[in-house]
Amino acid sequence: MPSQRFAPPSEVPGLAARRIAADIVDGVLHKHRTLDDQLDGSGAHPGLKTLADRDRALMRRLVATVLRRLGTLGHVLSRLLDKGIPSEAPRAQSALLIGAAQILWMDVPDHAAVDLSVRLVQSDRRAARYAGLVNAVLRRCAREGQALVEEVATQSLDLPPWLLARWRAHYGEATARDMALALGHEPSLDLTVKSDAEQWASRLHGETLPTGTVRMLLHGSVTMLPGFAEGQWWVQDAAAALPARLFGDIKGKSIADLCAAPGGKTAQLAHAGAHVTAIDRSPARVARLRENLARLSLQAETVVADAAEWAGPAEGFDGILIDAPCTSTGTIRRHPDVAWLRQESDIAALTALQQRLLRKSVSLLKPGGTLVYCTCSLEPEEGEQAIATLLAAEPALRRVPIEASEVSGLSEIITAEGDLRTLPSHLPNADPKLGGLDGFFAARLVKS
Ligand SMILES: C[S@@+](CC[C@H](N)C(=O)[O-])C[C@H]1O[C@@H](n2cnc3c(N)ncnc32)[C@H](O)[C@@H]1O
Repeated sequence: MPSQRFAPPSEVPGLAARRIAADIVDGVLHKHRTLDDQLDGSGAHPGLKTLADRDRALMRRLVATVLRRLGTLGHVLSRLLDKGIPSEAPRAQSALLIGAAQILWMDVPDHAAVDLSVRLVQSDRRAARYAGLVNAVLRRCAREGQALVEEVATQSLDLPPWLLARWRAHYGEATARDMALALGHEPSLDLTVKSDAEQWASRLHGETLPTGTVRMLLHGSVTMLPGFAEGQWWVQDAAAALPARLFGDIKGKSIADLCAAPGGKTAQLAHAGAHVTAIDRSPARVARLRENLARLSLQAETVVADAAEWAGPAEGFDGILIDAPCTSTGTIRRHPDVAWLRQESDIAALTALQQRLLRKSVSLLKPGGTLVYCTCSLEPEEGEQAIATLLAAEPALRRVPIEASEVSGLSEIITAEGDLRTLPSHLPNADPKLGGLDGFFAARLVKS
């Protein structure tokens, strides 16, 4: 048996998880690839299949922690490196980021974090010569890093400046800071249960939120949790569960879900007894939606189409839900890559698509029918302003304000106009991992 000292790097426990995490961080920062793309489907990292469940969960946490704290990590490392992060050796950069993230925020012994990052650079041709530097910087990070983090704790460095500037302008300085702070924490796992939330909360060691969502901390794999295989619940952020409820009683009504996949809201509508037509333009995502509905034993008609061009049935629908494609800046807690991949210029293209979908929905709606429009964006152009533009152009539509009583009395999530606006800083909890909501906007309109 070769001794541990001479073992090839791939045999060191935990190294494969760090290498894959480093590849995925590089993929986001240098190749502009999303986490979803690198973690699932045909573009997924080939090494993922070789990882045990535990290592896969660790790898995901590593990547998420680096991306969630990227600005702060940049500050800490720049203070510890005389000449900045070596730019010609991306692996040295990702090894430093991953090592420092473990030392500062994860439950990994410092010596293991340093050792594994050194091994990462040693096994990379261009980065190997930085092994000594990585070792020295990470050891210093273990001694001095925490104080460097505290130095910038209130500066919201973990958001790109353009996004922070927009949030300050729209929500005000104090709220923007609270939102940025909330994004620094790993989010809870939120489940929408078919029934008996209290019983599921107790079985899953979670809690029931005022809105009925079951909230818990995830340790391990979602698919191994009780109730998954039996189709008793689905994963859905507590804020994402609110828009579909704004239709009220929909038993027996026809509802078109125009941007439906992977089907969280379709499942809610079908479970509430509506006849749902679920449309999405992505065949792969519609396949996922069908799988999800099959697991949940729920039915919906599915259509692969561009909803803005879709003719629909002549009789129209009682209700239309548009969960429109958007910048997704409200989901940065769960998808921290969004903060670094999105650009301000994306907003204009998305608002144009949102208007096309909104205008189309008017012709698909029966007179008296209800339109619920929502986005998981915190940008007013994709929420409040999209509805103002629509109402100015479509006299047949009027807003039906949402009452706090419809959202379990949470008046802080209702705007003066009667729309729903949730923020990452809403629903605070003494344990920040159990607090917060995705940022969502929703408005309810009726056609005369
Ligand atoms: C925010 S996601 C929907 C999430 C979904 N409603 C849920 O609750 O699980 C937006 C979806 O819109 C789809 N999409 C984007 N443009 C579309 C279009 N023109 N027509 C139909 N679907 C579209 C995307 O493929 C994506 O699945």
